[in-house]
Amino acid sequence: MAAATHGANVWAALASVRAKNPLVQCIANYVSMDLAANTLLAAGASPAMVHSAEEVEEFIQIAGALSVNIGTLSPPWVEGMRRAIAGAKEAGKPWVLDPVGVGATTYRTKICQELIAMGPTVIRGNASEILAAAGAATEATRGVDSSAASTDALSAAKQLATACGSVVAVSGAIDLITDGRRVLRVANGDPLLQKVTATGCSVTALIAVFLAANPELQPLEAAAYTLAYFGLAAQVAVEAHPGGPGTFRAHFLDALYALGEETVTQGALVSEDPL
Ligand SMILES: Nc1ncnc2c1ncn2[C@@H]1O[C@H](COP(=O)(O)OP(=O)(O)O)[C@@H](O)[C@H]1O
Ligand SMILES: Cc1ncsc1CCOP(=O)(O)O
Ligand SMILES: [Mg+2]
Repeated sequence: MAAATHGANVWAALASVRAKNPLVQCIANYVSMDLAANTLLAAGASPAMVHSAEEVEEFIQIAGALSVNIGTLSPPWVEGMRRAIAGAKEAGKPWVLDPVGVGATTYRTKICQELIAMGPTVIRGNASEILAAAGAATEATRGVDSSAASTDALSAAKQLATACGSVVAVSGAIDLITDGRRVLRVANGDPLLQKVTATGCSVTALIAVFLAANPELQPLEAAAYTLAYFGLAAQVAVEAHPGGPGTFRAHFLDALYALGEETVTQGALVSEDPL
C-alpha cells in the first residue's frame, strides 16, 4: 500500500478516536500513570487507571479495550492483571501488553511469559524487551531502556508473533510491526522520545485506544497507525519548539492534541515490506 494511502488511513483512525472518545482501562505503573493518562486524553480518548484485583473484572465490562504494563509489578498487581485479561477475553475486548524490562529479573520474565501465554492482541516493546520476550536475547538486558536497535529484533518479533498469535510491535528509530508474516515500518518519531520516561508505556496504552476505536482495522494496521501518529506528534513538537526533555514533554502533548488532517495525511511515514 502506498505511503499516501497509509497517511489517509492514519488520519481516519485518529478521527475515529476523537469522534468515539473510547474508554480504555489501563493497568499502568507508578512511573507511567501520569504521562499515559495525559497522552490518551490529548489523543481524544478517556483513560482509567484501574488495577485492583477487586474491581478489574467489573471495570473491563464498560471499557473498550485493556492495556497491561508490567513496569512496576508486584503480586497484587499481577493478580489484577490476570483477572482483567480474563475479563477482557471473555468479553471479546482487545488487550495490549507492554513487557517493560522483561529479561531483567527471573520474576519479571516468568510473569511476562504467563501473560503472553494469555494471548495479547498486540505486544509493544523496545528491541531489548522483544528479544527477551522471544527468548532470543544474546546479552543481559539493562533494565527498561533498550540496548538494541529495532531492526536487530525483527526476526525475534516475527517468531514471537507466530508463536503467540499476537501482533508484535518493536519500537525504536524505525518501528517494526509484524503479525509473523507481514511487516509494517513506521519512520516517524524523534530521539527526544527516549529522554522522557514512559513514552513507550504511553504509546502502548494508545494502541489499545486505536484498537477500541477502530474494530474494523486489523491489529497490525491499528498498531502501526498509532505509532505513526505518536511519532509524528513528536516531530511536530520538536520542529516548532526545539528544546530539551522538559519542554518537549509539554509540546508533545500539545501536538498530540492538535495534529490536523493535512499534517497526518502527509506526514505519516508507514510502509510495508514486500512479502
Ligand atoms: N531513536 C529514535 N528516533 C525516533 N523515535 C524514537 C527513537 N527511539 C524511540 N523512538 C520512539 O519513541 C517511542 C517509545 O519507544 P521506545 O523508546 O523504543 O520505548 P520504551 O520507552 O518502551 O523503551 C516510540 O514511539 C518510538 O517510535
Ligand atoms: C523507569 C521505569 N521503571 C520502571 S517502569 C519505568 C517506566 C518505563 O517507561 P518506558 O518503557 O515507557 O520508557
Ligand atoms: Mg518501555
